[in-house]
Amino acid sequence: MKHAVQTQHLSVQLGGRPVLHGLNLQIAAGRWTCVLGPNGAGKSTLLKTLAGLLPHTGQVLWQGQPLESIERRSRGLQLSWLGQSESTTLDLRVWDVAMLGRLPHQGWWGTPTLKDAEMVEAALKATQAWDWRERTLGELSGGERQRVLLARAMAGNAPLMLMDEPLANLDPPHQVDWLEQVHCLIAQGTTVVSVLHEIGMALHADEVIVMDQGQVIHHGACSDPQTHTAIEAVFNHRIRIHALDGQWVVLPRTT
Ligand SMILES: Nc1ncnc2c1ncn2[C@@H]1O[C@H](COP(=O)(O)OP(=O)(O)OP(=O)(O)O)[C@@H](O)[C@H]1O
Repeated sequence: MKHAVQTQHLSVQLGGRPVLHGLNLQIAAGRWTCVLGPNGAGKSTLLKTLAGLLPHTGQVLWQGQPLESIERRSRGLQLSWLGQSESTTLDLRVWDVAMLGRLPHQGWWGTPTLKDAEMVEAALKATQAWDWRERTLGELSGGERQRVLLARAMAGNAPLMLMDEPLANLDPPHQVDWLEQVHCLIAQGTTVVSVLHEIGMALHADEVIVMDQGQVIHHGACSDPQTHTAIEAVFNHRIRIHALDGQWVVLPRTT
């Protein structure tokens, strides 16, 4: 199996505290992997480190190549990024925000090409944000903004897409749209890695990485009973995973 991303003995410290502890991961190419775990488990830190955004020890490899040996522009072409609670300038027009996703495709002084405009239009239409293209981000609700940021990531059309809590603020129909968009990306050969708190949605992925306290507790298929056991355990058995209509649903376990 080809690996889009690998880590070897990956450790990260933040504010002088160890946050990730020697992770060895292999993330399959062309598949959707979800990272799950409780608050503070290190999920966002892992995703940022995979994106090359945090100093670390050990190695991150993209398609077998050490990240530090890949030059910045090439990284931009290979990676689409959707971060958590991004502080994008609220004065920017929706169209211009989505066009930022095309920056790595343009030279330093290059103006957007017809192809850039086509990709931005397709992405804004896919996330149903097209009608707001002349409005500023500040004039949108939290969920609407999230759809614009998703469009920006999709416009980049990179083979690796990392998304941190992409469903934040999205209403149920738009969460389902997102699920369908991820399936389309996978069908096109994109590798998707997402951090999700919506466990039922995460169990639609191909693989799940379960984290706790900066460690990988389990990495396995979504349908594997051991994966479900690991998820229930890291959430202190306060939830149960059940099969329903060919999907997995998560129910609270009240005392
Ligand atoms: N800038 C920072 N300085 C020091 N510690 C930090 C910093 N950012 C995060 N941490 C700590 O690192 C740990 C992992 O944080 P991280 O954001 O990766 O967790 P997470 O699993 O994504 O959590 P959540 O589900 O709450 O988003 C937490 O204990 C957090 O307090």
